[in-house]
Amino acid sequence: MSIEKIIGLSPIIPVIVIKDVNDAVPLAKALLAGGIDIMEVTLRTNTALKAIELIAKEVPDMNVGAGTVCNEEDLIEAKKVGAKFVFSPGISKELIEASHIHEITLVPGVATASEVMLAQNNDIFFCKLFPASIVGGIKMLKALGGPFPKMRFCPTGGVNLDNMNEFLELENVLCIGGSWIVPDYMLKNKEFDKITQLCKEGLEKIKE
Ligand SMILES: O=C(O)C(=O)C[C@H](O)[C@H](O)COP(=O)(O)O
Repeated sequence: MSIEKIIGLSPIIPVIVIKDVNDAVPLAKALLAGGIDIMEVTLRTNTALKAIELIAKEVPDMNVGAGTVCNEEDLIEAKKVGAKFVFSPGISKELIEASHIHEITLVPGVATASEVMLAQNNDIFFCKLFPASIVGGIKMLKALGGPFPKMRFCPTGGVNLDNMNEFLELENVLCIGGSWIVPDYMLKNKEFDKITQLCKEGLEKIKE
């Protein structure tokens, strides 16, 4: 999936940790019902790859990608099971090259000016800012806008329902990422309706 397509999807990108693989399909459907058609399933659990595979097969309207992709091997595995794109908390030459070789869109994470330079010198103009709130949040994004006017960001890490609009108002922010939209306890209790509700509330709040 191209970067243009990813950018054109939801302004909120849910960052998901799936522990029980049985939650994968109902969760993808709950997000879709709430108006969110993209999800980043982090490779933090040993069920993540299976979860991506199930979602890719059974919920075709969901654009599922892998998160926490830290090296070439992660990227290959993610692509093999049907991830349409990969997100990484960081950036490296290895990952950039792997994304070219294996033909899958990479959204790397950056936290410094040098990392933004590595991205744009490799023709990547859309990055995660991670961990957004810790590396300077709004002020950091405004500061990066000076030397890097073409770079666009998806701030993630400490971005939530209460502060997301401050981020989304910035010219260089296209969307935000966050785990808050799928709270751990809701997933544990299989409260999929509540997750749908949270998605609707989030999207509604952006419109305000
Ligand atoms: O695992 C990855 O690939 C990451 O990039 C980290 C996640 O994006 C953040 O941990 C989400 O941050 P919170 O919304 O504050 O929970």
